[in-house]
Amino acid sequence: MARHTLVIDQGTTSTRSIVFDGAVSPVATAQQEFPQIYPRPGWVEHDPEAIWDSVVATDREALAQAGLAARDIAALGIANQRETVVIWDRRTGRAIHNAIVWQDRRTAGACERLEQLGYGGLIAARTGLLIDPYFSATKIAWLLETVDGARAAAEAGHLAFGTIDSYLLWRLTEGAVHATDATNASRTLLFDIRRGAWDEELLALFGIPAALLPEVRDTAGMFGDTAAGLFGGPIGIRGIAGDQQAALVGQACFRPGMVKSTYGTGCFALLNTGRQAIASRHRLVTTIAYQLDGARTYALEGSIFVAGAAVQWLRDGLGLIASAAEAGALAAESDPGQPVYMVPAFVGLGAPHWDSAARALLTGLTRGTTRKELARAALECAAYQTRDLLDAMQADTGSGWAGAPTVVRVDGGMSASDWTMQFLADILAAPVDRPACLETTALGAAYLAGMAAGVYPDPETFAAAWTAERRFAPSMRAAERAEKYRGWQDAVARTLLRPGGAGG
Ligand SMILES: Nc1ncnc2c1ncn2[C@@H]1O[C@H](COP(=O)(O)OP(=O)(O)O)[C@@H](O)[C@H]1O
Ligand SMILES: O=P(O)(O)OC[C@H](O)CO
Repeated sequence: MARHTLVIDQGTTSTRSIVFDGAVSPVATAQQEFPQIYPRPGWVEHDPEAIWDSVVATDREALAQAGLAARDIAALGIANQRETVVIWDRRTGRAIHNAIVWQDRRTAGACERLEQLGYGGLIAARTGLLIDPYFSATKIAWLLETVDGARAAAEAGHLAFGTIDSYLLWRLTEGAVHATDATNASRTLLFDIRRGAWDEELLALFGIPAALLPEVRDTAGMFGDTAAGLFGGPIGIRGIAGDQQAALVGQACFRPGMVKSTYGTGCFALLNTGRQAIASRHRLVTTIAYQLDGARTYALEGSIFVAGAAVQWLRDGLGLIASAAEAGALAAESDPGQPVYMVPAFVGLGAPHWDSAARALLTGLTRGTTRKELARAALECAAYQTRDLLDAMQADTGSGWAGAPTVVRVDGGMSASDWTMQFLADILAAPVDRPACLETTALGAAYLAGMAAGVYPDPETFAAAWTAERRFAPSMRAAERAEKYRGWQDAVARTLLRPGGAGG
């Protein structure tokens, strides 16, 4: 009996395909980057064909590396960059425009107008989200308004909208299935996360015809079979989740109060809140963590747009370091007497500030400042931003809540930096656990698909097998922690253009 699973981890900058064995361990990995398209400042697009080509190529390569055929694969899982919008023509399968990526800020004006018209409350109550260009709805509206003939074709039922998962599912099944899962739907600004259904009133508000939308399914379950010609035989698609939710699953954060924080280009911290969709009073978002057998588990999420990207800027923008890994060694040699801060608002600030017009700031520079202090500031700002998020989570859940987070499980490229993870534990005053398997996003998608196919164990057994490679315990004195964090808050206050912030 087939016991392996195949995962597509379709991220913002690259696509990875990974084969997992029957023990949920990765055995083969293929990765391909694809072009980032920046038509104007603040705009970010992807070519859906380039994404599709990278998916097919890496799937085939991973299968070949593992020496497996389609019949050896029990299930395929998809984890994807979220919020990114594709609209395609059902008749031809071709996208009507490049995908508009989650980072794209072109709809900031539209968001500002909705905010001023007072729709923030309605949108938060239904979707758990705030009005920000980050989410899908205003991007869909922009495409319908801008691409010639799009609105008429959408109203006639000729067009389909999807986040990347949905687009890939359509392509993998050669147009047989137009569906998504509840986690991806919960990022669109169009989905009522408590009822688990598309919201008619919001569709009307954004001017989006219901005929565009995919059917919303459980996170683990039957999504259809890949077309037989693609991989030499059909493979059942059994799991789909947004990549941050997939990482929550891969980190086995199944109980309320468990939190994971992923440090890639950006940083996304998710706190499992169980069956309760907690409305944030501190500008976090409420989102669906996963939906199994129709039952929804919720999370509070803090989304930060720049974490590892600050290190990339030191490397590629300033040429101060040769590799991302060098930053930690430099930080360790920096002068502790120089309080240099970086507020990495390169594309505005996400949670909990949501100030899309703010721009990055370096504070505390003197003639004595060297690249060592700058490297330290770039790493430290990921930790300070996480503290902002966790403080907001704690304030939202209240000290009496049984599930108050006590340990943070980390993953993503930047979590490889021991220096940064130690500083994170110090600033959070909480232990930070780094798992043995750092491919948590793919692991989560593999687990969901394999569980649905009946080849992987139940969640309790999977959670019991989760192991930390290393625990970072806080060791900084309380007074030093408080002083450093005050310095950060001061630097943020200087960066914000709209303190208390309106979205958009
Ligand atoms: N040793 C390291 N120290 C600090 N940052 C790192 C290190 N290794 C990788 N990074 C950062 O991690 C990011 C890549 O992580 P990854 O999880 O692959 O991101 P994504 O999925 O968003 O593309 C880059 O921004 C890089 O600067
Ligand atoms: O593709 P990543 O890993 O940068 O994740 C992007 C997030 O899903 C955006 O919400």
